[in-house]
Amino acid sequence: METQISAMYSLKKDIFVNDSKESLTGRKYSNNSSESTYVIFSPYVEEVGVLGKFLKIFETHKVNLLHIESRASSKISNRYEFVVECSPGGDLGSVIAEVRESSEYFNIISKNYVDNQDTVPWFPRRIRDLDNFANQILSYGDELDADHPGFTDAVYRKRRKYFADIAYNYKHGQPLPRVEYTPEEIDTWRTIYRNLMTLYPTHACKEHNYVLPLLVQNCGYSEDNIPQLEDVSSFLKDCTGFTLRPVAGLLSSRDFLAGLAFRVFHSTQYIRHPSKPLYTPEPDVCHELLGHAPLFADLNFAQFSQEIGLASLGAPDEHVEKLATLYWFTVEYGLCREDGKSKAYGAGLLSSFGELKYCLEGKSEVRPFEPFKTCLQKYPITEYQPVYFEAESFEDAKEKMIKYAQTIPRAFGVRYNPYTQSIEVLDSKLQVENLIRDLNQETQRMLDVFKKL
Ligand SMILES: C[C@H](O)[C@H](O)[C@H]1CNc2nc(N)[nH]c(=O)c2N1
Ligand SMILES: N[C@@H](Cc1ccccc1)C(=O)O
Ligand SMILES: [Fe+2]
Repeated sequence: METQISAMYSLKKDIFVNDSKESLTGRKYSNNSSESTYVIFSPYVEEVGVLGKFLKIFETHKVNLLHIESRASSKISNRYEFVVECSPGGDLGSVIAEVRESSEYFNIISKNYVDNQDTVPWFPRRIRDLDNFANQILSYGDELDADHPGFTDAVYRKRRKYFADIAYNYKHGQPLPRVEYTPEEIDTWRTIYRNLMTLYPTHACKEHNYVLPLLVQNCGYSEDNIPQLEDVSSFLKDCTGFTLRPVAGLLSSRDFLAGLAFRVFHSTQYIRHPSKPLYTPEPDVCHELLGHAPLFADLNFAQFSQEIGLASLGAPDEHVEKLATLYWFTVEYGLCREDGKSKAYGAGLLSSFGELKYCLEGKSEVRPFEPFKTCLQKYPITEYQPVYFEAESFEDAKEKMIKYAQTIPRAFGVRYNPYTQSIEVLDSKLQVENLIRDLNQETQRMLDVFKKL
């Protein structure tokens, strides 16, 4: 047994746990902006034409500019700040030194942060920045590995390409393209749907069982219909603000987790190969819609997921890897305690008839969910899990996760602002003061409401 497990761990497909530098730069669909450096600064003196003077510095040192943006400073009142996106090349070091000297504050953000110790890794700030991920996928839709069940099936591969292209061209704000599934695809869905429905009452957690009938009523879930991502996305938006985005292939852990910070879930739209309906080694539409979707409608679970996402933004690589591991043992493969029994809430379990049965049969090891320990556990991607982690409740898992996240070293705090759908980087007193004032007002309003109830 032991040798078998270690063999599983060395599987080449540990693409999921792999956030290596190579995958960030060596990928096929990368574009130039992923190598950009962003310089953010607020000049000491704000006279007319000050931006021009600063831009001169870039020109002198032969640094090419891709994009310039001016905005209100959130750190100092009545001040502006500038964001300058620079392409690689030129003497950026000298630019940085000079700009820093005449700026009240100054930050460098780089996607190519690996050899840049004191820069913050780039992360999406606005929800539309997620459009950048489309050209940073680790494998495109029709590039199947040799051991994939659809590897030798030309028709299946062509179909995968069709789905990959939809996702590749998708932009934030567009409706999610509707797809007409073939009778064969619907057959695969039916097999999975029927089988899983027999297991859910006894094997799935109560939150999952609570939401599923709502999806039947509102989103066209049935054994004869593969629901459309657009319908599921609008339903989730009404419940918890979560939305779906189509994705063409696997994203790096860093990118995938960043989506969760915006309550955005990257979802595949193709269906698994018909030869192996009850377990597949990669996410597919059954996994997303039967496994993930129901739980994103749950408030505590949605918050828990977003918490992992927020913690990952700008975190060092080794910490992103640990967060990916925590995501794996909760959102994908988590068990929870319910009236003295174990139930499944992980989506990888709830979409695999084979593993859902297996995980509660007592043949595998179950340990309590303790983020500081769980984050170190190695895991196979393409086989049943040898060990599962059990939480006492979503609430409890969330509390533990927040405590864990606080230990990740990062010079700033982050917060998602749902009004502007953007991430606020909190590193000044003014920002926090404004937030506390908002909170104060909100507390007052809630107290007033409370008295009326
Ligand atoms: C965060 C963690 O690494 C997780 O396994 C991610 C990786 N990248 C992914 N990319 C896509 N498209 N879908 C997924 O479910 C995941 N899972
Ligand atoms: N094994 C899952 C799919 C999956 C693969 C890998 C990661 C997560 C989910 C299923 O059969 O439905
Ligand atoms: Fe998943």
